[in-house]
Amino acid sequence: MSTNQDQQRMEQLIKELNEHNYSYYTLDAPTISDAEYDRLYDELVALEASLGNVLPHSPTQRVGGEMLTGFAQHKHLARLWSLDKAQNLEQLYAWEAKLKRAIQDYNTKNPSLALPDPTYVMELKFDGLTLNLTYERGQLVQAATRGNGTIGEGILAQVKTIKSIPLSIPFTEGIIEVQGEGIMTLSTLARYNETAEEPLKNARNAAAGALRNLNPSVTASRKLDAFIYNVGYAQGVSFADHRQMQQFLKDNQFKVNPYVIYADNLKELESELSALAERRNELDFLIDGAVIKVQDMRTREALGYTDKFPRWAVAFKFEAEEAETTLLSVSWEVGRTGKITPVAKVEAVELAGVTVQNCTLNNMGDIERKNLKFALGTLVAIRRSNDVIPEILGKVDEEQGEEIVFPTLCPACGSELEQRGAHLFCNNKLGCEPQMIGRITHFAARDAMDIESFSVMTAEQLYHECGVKDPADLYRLTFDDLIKLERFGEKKAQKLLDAIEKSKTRELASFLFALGIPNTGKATAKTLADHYRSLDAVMNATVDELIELQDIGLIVAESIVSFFQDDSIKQSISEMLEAGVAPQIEELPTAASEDHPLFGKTIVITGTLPTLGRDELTKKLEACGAKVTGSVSKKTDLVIAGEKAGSKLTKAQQLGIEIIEDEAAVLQLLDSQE
Ligand SMILES: NC(=O)c1ccc[n+]([C@@H]2O[C@H](COP(=O)([O-])OP(=O)(O)OC[C@H]3O[C@@H](n4cnc5c(N)ncnc54)[C@H](O)[C@@H]3O)[C@@H](O)[C@H]2O)c1
Ligand SMILES: [Zn+2]
Repeated sequence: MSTNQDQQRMEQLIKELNEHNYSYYTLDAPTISDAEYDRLYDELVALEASLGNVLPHSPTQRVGGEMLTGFAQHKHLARLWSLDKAQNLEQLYAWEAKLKRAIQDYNTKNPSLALPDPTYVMELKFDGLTLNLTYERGQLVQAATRGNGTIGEGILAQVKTIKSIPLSIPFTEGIIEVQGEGIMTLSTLARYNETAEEPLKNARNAAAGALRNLNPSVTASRKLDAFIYNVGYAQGVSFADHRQMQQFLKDNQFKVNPYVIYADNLKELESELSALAERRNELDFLIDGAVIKVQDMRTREALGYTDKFPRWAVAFKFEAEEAETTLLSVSWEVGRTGKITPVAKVEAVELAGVTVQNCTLNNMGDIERKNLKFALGTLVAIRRSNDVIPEILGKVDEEQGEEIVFPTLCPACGSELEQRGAHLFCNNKLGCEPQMIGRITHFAARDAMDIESFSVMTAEQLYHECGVKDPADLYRLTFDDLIKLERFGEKKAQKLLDAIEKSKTRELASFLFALGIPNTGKATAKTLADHYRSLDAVMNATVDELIELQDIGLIVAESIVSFFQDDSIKQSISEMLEAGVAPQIEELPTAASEDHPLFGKTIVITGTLPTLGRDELTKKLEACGAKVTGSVSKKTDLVIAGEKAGSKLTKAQQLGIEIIEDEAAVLQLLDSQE
């Protein structure tokens, strides 16, 4: 290539990579795999080196991406960095050679302060969202994303939903900032997806998206976790080496992952690295490699940082799990909401210890973008990145195959499809089998009506044999209907009937979620139930009213209103009510245990707590047998004070009443009931 072409390619790569950074860091919705990204990135690094020219807007010169508006900005007390990377042992040793040269240079210039030969520590490289936590005199006062390394997004309320992050720590001498990774475990993701409106494909994006959601209750619903691995800024404490820093983290009750390996040289780590690569799929969280760091802190300080990463650490990235196979067919599946998704069948192939036969293709746009429109019967590359289902990367060679034909009619019911964005939809809600079966299955799911032992298979059987086409039909089933079914004995039939009967008194929030209102997940259903406290009221809510509620925007509000205007929905609901379905307003459990420490206590809540809403907290306290009152008096046993607590707090202090200002402590107290 001529220099001119190189120059053009370089600019092209910068443009592309910056777009990918935006999708990945800002939107938490990458459109290419990490390995594809890394390939482009490496190409850019090589070009910049060969041209001896680095443009100022190059992604190689900066950390992270643009920040979202809506969050307060937090200036990190010490900068946060990206990591240099090695993809194989050769690159790892090349990194070490650089490191040793830098140490030598330093020692020549500072003979009296000579640095020791490097020894290493190896940790997991968690694939989640970087968190920077600020503790002031022992209290968690801020939590932020990495952002551009200097300034991040303040996400304190979101981070406080992570139960393993301490809200206060024993170290109270000064200000510290610690870094870790917010993650979603794979088992939590799987459980979440069982009933999710929109299943999440990848735990990294699920965690990042949840933490950067303006609504902390959405974050809470994802049940995130975090591993802490670094003290970035410390006042009043210092460490000689990594071991001491780790000990400090543990002493302060941070969740430190037990996988930490100390080694005198890289050779010792070689077998660890290959063992880890083998084992990575057994972990319950995503990692994309290991991080190797120099143990000695003085060496870290002396060597410092490039524009982008520390010179004393390197990420060892695992080899991609890729394979080649033949694309056999693409089928189009209809989801509960009518969305049509392409699913690719490939010739069975081993990939990272599992046999792969199905791959995702996401949507029509994805097929076009990957140049797969004419790929049937040809060889394609597939990869298991950190996603649940492997994806097709593209064709292996230029060979033309058969065309993947985009459907115009629903593959299930034959209705005309409608294109919305990159997706196709079947609008035949009441006559399209997979949609109906999907709706019934969703209705019965655990987080919805919780009809025990109900599965997709049950829904299919009932649909075909008993004419159950709508959730309301479930409430018409009789023992005689069920006993006729294959694999149904008396016991099983009765059990299902009992479970259906029991579902009649589910709480309103679960019932609303069960209905499958578009764009309305569990959290929104709960908001509706808590606010309106009756089904009728929710059904009659107007858009203007709804958008006043926390976290309900115009799209969701309109979805809700038009859902309840639909005659078939109204019909279905009225049939259910007639059959005895009576959604409950979350009542307080009648028998609170007298052993509970809060039983019989008179409590006042003042100010705002980070995640617990006042209504919610009141309910929880009352459920423990406490009485929640509005004003502080001598009869008050306890005051729970959040931010902006005013005169009530002062009064409580004057009267010497016990005060709790820490949400974690409140939660702990509530929890002591089990
Ligand atoms: N698919 C895409 O479109 C896309 C776009 C941009 C970036 N990416 C991916 O992100 C990578 C680069 O991003 P980056 O700069 O965010 O991350 P990085 O790979 O440079 O690693 C730095 C991060 O590693 C994390 N980390 C996890 N465990 C750690 C530990 N034990 N010690 C220290 N740090 C630890 C930290 O959060 C730190 O911020 C790329 O290589 C690519 O794989 C993908
Ligand atoms: Zn259809």
